[in-house]
Amino acid sequence: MFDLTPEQQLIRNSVRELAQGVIKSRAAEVDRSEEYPWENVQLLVEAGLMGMCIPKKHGGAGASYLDAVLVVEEMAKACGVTGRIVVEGNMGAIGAICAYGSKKQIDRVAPLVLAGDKPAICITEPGAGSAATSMSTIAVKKKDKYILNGVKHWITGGGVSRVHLVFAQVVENGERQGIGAFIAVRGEDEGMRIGRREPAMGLRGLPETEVIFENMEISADMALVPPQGLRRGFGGLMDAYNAQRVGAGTVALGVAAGAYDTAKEYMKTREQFGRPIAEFQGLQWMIADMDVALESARLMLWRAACSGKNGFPDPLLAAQAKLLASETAVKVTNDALQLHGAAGYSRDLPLERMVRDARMFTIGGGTAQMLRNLIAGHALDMKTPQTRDGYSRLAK
Ligand SMILES: CC(C)(COP(=O)(O)OP(=O)(O)OC[C@H]1O[C@@H](n2cnc3c(N)ncnc32)[C@H](O)[C@@H]1OP(=O)(O)O)[C@@H](O)C(=O)NCCC(=O)NCCSC(=O)CCS(=O)O
Ligand SMILES: Cc1cc2nc3c(=O)[nH]c(=O)nc-3n(C[C@H](O)[C@H](O)[C@H](O)COP(=O)(O)OP(=O)(O)OC[C@H]3O[C@@H](n4cnc5c(N)ncnc54)[C@H](O)[C@@H]3O)c2cc1C
Repeated sequence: MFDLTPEQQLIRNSVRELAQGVIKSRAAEVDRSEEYPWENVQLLVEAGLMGMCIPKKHGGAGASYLDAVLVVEEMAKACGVTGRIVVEGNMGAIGAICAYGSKKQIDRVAPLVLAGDKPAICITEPGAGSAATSMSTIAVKKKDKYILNGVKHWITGGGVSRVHLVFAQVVENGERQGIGAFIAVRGEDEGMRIGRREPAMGLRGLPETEVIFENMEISADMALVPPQGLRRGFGGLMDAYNAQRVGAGTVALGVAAGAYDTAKEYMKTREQFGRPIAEFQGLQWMIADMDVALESARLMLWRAACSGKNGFPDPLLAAQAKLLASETAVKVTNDALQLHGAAGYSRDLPLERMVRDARMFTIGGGTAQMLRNLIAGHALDMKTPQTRDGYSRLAK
């Protein structure tokens, strides 16, 4: 079903070499120090992997999401943090800006990303996580500016990212228009403050922080409105976000595939009862199940990456793929640790890090439950409103 082109095989092989070399050698230290891996970012820039999906006319390589997914998996096998940087350097915010943005917007953002900036996407708020459309961050239009106020949290890259795509309720002439997004650059736009850093379980080289907007003035020409207009602004922005769902699922896959590879090697060398533990059938069957689960997740992610219209993955296929990949990653990393016995539980080996790194993907980017809600809606061919009065409103 998926024959990679010779170019794609080349991308995969060259990225594998980089990832299995210096990137892998730094992964434990990135986790231990909890510092953003700027040296890795420099290598990504030199290899043309930041902004590879930016169209050629804007300085990128015009690569497809499948190309990016191949890169993300290889990076995440070695270092989940670096895998996530490739995702945000190509999908999510930058994808939305390249698709819906004006020349002025793209010209402002693309050079930053190509030079190594990982944009931050600012959707979640303390009171609006899964219920993202209930966000209270507000952008009030005043002449040729919007004034933004609100608090976002769990923003990946808070304090290291320069480009921010901030989702907000738009108010014009005193009336709510819908949800739009605003391009803000840390260091250029005043009124943005980085708040508390979360003491996160995994992927510790990436800061997850609050980002606070206090009367931040954004020029009206930095408002990003999908072609459907503000009334359908959120849906249009989510269309673009589906690419990042595929990317996040691929990081989960990569982390799990890295744990799986590590476990296979270990089983051949670790001996108990006078023979390599790889000879025990119970463990062989674990390996077989891990193998099938990873391959299934990979196929669904590749299919989702190639799907869709308007250049973005299909929402259903993206949700299905991320759900499968994230839950597979939780199980496979745990099983890989189990196959190492106590050695897997030690911080000397990468297994415990991989278990921690895989854990976020059933939460970030839409929880497994919210993805199931979306999938169920498609399966049943009906709306699945989540508010208490949702179905009675539909009935009216
Ligand atoms: C969508 C939800 C926020 C639920 O909200 P609502 O019940 O209020 O909204 P809906 O009526 O379901 O949807 C509103 C509107 O948006 C369209 N929509 C929804 N999901 C998608 C999608 N995936 N792709 C395209 N369009 C979508 C929907 O059709 C409606 O359109 P119309 O207005 O009717 O035309 C909730 O289900 C949800 O998704 N919550 C999760 C929020 C989320 O994913 N947050 C991610 C934050 S960023 C992050 O976590 C980064 C981590 S990472 O690893 O990268
Ligand atoms: C590591 C990490 C990185 C992140 N990066 C970003 C980022 O860069 N930008 C950003 O905007 N956000 C980011 N997030 C936030 C992420 O998108 C949210 O955590 C996620 O959308 C869930 O919101 P919540 O944490 O508030 O959980 P809640 O919405 O409070 O959910 C709590 C529990 O209730 C369940 N639940 C809620 N509603 C329903 C329902 N209707 N049906 C069934 N179950 C339901 C959830 O599935 C979950 O199990 C990140 C999160 C993590 C962990």
